[in-house]
Amino acid sequence: MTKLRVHELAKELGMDNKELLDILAKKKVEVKSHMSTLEEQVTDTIRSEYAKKKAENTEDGAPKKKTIVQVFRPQNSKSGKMQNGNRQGQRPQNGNRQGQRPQNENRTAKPANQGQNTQGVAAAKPQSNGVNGSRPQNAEQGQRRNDRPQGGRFNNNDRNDRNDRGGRFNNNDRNDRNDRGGRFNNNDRNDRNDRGGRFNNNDRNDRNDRGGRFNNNDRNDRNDRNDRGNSRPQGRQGQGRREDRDSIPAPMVEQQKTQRNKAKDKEKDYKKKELRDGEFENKGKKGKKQKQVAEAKKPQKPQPKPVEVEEEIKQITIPEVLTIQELADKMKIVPSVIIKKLFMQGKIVTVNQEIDYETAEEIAMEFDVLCEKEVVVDVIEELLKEDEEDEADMVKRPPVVCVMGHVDHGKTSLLDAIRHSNVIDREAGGITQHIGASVVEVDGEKITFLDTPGHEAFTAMRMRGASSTDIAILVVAADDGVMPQTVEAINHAKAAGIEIIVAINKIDKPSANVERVKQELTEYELIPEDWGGSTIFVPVSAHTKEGIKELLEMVLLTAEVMELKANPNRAARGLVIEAQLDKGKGSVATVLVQKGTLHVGDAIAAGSAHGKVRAMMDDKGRRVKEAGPSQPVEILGLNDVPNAGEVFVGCETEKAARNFAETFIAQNKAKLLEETKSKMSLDDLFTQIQEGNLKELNIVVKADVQGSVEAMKQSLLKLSNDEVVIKIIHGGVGAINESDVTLASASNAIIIGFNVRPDATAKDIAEREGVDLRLYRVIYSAIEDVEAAMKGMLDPVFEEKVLGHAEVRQTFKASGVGTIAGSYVQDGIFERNCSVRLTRDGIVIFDGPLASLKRFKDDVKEVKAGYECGFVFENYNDIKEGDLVEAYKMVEVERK
Ligand SMILES: Nc1nc2c(ncn2[C@@H]2O[C@H](COP(=O)(O)OP(=O)(O)OP(=O)(O)O)[C@@H](O)[C@H]2O)c(=O)[nH]1
Repeated sequence: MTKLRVHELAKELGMDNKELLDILAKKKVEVKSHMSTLEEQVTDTIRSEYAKKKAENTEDGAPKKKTIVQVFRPQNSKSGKMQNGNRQGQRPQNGNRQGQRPQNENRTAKPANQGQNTQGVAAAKPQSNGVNGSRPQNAEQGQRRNDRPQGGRFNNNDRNDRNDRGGRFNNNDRNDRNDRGGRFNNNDRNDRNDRGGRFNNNDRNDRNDRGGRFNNNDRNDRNDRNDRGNSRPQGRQGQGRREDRDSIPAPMVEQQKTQRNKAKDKEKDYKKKELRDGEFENKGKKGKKQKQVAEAKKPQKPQPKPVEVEEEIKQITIPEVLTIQELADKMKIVPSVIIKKLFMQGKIVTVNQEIDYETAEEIAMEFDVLCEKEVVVDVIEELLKEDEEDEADMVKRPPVVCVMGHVDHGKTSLLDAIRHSNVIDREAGGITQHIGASVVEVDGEKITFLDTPGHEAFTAMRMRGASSTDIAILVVAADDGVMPQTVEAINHAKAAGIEIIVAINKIDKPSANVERVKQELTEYELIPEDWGGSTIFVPVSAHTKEGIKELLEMVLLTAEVMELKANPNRAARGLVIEAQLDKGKGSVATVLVQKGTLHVGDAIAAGSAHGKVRAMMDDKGRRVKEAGPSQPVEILGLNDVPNAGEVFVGCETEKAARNFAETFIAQNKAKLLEETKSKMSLDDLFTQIQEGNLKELNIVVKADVQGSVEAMKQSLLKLSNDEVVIKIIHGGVGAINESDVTLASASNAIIIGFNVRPDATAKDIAEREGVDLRLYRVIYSAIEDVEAAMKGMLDPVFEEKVLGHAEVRQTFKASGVGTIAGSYVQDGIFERNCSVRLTRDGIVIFDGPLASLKRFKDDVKEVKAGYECGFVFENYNDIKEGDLVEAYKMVEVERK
């Protein structure tokens, strides 16, 4: 055993160095300072004496306080060196604060005797406490404890209570240490725990023991020590609780502190535990451990974060179209990772490349991220949303009817016959081009007719959301039967859920075959009633007016069955049927009121246009003050030309109308951007690449009325094929102006004007910029021209054109040139850059370019039939006399 120093012994005995120095002085033991070493004999004597004194002291309890307070602080500092911050902090407290500690470190420890740990701790603590500063406390109880045999205690650890321990401590002197030694030898883990306790509190005296212990413990002890940290308190608590509570005021300070820090401590302890478990597994070396623990504390907080974040990005919400950068941002990764991944898959993308949802989803899946499509709220749809109306407010309204059918089957004539008016004469080219509406009265009941133009293009016109018509009259010429546009009309009507009434027209014609038409229509599920079906068929003649009345009656009957109703007493709402810009009147819009009543002076909004109804005219051109459900009226007062098919809504104030229009404009802009974006999608790009050189024909359409713009757009878009895609980059009403031309110029587009002319500036710019500007009065011509233009754009079709034939008569070899075939041109002509086909016995042995064509020594442009010449074939020298040479070239031929 090593000799103890004064301060070590003082500590062990729980007294001041000075106190011990005094004692030593009294005993005439010469020591210079608290660092002086003491003979074992002296230490033993003092120990035994002090123990006795302590025992006596505990009776009056007075010295305790002082001792404890003094002892604790040095302990703290010491333990601080040996342990990690937290533990240090706690340990010392433990000594005093037993009561609280347990809470922090180990709740299970509260009961005095708790399983093994407690036992172990009990066994160990006492020592440590005995040796260390806790002693005083123990000493307090010591009397009781003292009675108990230590050995017994150790052997029967479980039951030993704190008193025992305390006793032990009190009695402990060196033997104690010996005991400990023995204990340690016998104890395994628990001992280590105990040791830990000791270490924390120990001063040098313990080092002997510790030495042994350390040797044994080595690295493993680290963990144990940590455990010790936990277990010790248990023991201590047990030990100290009563003692402290009873007698020591000082710990109260600590207690308060502890309470304040309770939460923190708890947290720290848990963290520490976690860390320790993880860390110590990997760490073996003593020196590093403390650092590691300390370091581990820092990263501990951020540690759980990344885990959470990962979970968060497991699902992302992305829009329909986004860039690689945006996707990467959403996925919280750097875009280069995505780019790399796609590159590995053979796809070359850039950060700003836009991809569609599906592609983005595929990419995200590769990174184990789930995608969800962003729900795009259609603000306009939301604005236009309406609640169900009360049935009680509804009154009967006239049916809205449209006339559909194949070209020239007599739609206009029929409508004309119905209206008793002659519309047909007013139309350029004899084709219905405008959408209008009219109201006819039959037996006191009204029917509203929408003029649906017969041309295919017009059938594609769509209304926003709501269907404009209730009943469709399908006109089929009795002499012509079902034609492509008849089928298209049927499909349109069916898709819109419109009732179909078939009007078999031209029955006055001798070639009329009503039954054939009926028969043909059965294929499209239009079965006449007399054949057991449910479709009304009315044979009519627009010319003779035969069947017109029946047709109208059938319309009314169908309408009655449909129970068409609307509430006239509410703000008006309906559809824009047609709109145009009039020089004198400004924006003129034909609207169909569907619900409510529209009055002059009402504020309305229709798409991008808004305003106050200045004046209203009915279908006969009469001024009206109001228009109820199913009534078409022409209105003046809008600030802009709305699109045909747009919903118009009556607003309470002009401001509300303006807001509506502004919202519409804003959304449309966004939509346009989105559309433009999506066209540049990755998906598209790949398709384009796959398809080869995909070409786009950009077109700007300007027309006199919105309906024609729409018609033109639809017709032109249909011309798109695999090789050329038609893109209507702009469509509008009015004269072709400067901005149309600049737009066309910038996007390499052609301008098609329908019933409009360019203004002077536009004309100049178009000429200067070389913009192709075409003006038409008939839609057909425009479409024909575009078709032709498209043919010009299409890749030319090449055909082989045989130029002539020659026979090889002789061959020559020329160095640096190869074999020259001296030939005779039998027919046609041989041109310098033509291709040749060399045949021998009917088998083609060479097919390729003619490298050189010579007459004697000179290169010539061509050699005609009847002349001799020399051929050199490119990279081919196996030429024999008698071989036949065919000259040909590929020429571009016009597409059919
Ligand atoms: N004999 C006879 N001819 C008719 C009848 N109805 C129309 N036609 C003729 O058929 C041709 C086409 O009539 P339209 O009314 O212009 O036909 P549409 O379907 O409106 O034609 P688009 O406007 O071009 O779609 C005209 O020459 C009419 O005179 C009819 O009942 N009997």
